[in-house]
Amino acid sequence: MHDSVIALGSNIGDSLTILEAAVKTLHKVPGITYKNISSWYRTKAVGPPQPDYLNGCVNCLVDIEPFELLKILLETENKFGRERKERWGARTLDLDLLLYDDLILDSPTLQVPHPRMLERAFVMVPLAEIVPDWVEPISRRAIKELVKEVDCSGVCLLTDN
Ligand SMILES: Nc1ncnc2c1ncn2[C@@H]1O[C@H](COP(=O)(O)OP(=O)(O)OP(=O)(O)O)[C@@H](O)[C@H]1O
Ligand SMILES: Nc1nc2c(c(=O)[nH]1)N=C(CO)CN2
Repeated sequence: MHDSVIALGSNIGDSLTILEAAVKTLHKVPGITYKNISSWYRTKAVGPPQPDYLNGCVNCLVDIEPFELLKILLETENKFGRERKERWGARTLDLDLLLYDDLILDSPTLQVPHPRMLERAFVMVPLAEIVPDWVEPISRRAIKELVKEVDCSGVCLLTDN
């Protein structure tokens, strides 16, 4: 079994319903067992002008290798009507593999830890909520320390979770 964290985001459609359905869909995949799910956060969009996002993440035990897990995440995005248009553009569902044990992987189709996670408050805030003591393997620093270095002003807890 491998310990992993998957990030979820949505800013098109009924994002809360989409994210909760995506969490249920992943939960049903054989080989994925949930340990903890973060709260949902309303977050200012990073990238081109677009609506605010809802973001969160899940920590799970997986009996699935990283490339197979990526395939499952991409298939799940497609199932929820994800269309690939501009980079960092609006989307119904975005699923990213953030962390997978202490794996460091840099391949053309998969980088772990997710290469932009440390600079993204919309990732680091929910991540710090559920795995504060996880040591990010490149910096070798705990998530609860790394989150202090990002500007979290655009990230707001969704109160009606
Ligand atoms: N850790 C990862 N998790 C998810 N996708 C990844 C990861 N590393 C590399 N990728 C690759 O990124 C590709 C493009 O992903 P996507 O279209 O969601 O990018 P984006 O969300 O616009 O930008 P960003 O990657 O900065 O979040 C995927 O097809 C996948 O092959
Ligand atoms: N707040 C926020 N901004 C984003 C997000 C996201 O999930 N949340 N995802 C993006 C593409 O990966 C680009 N910008």
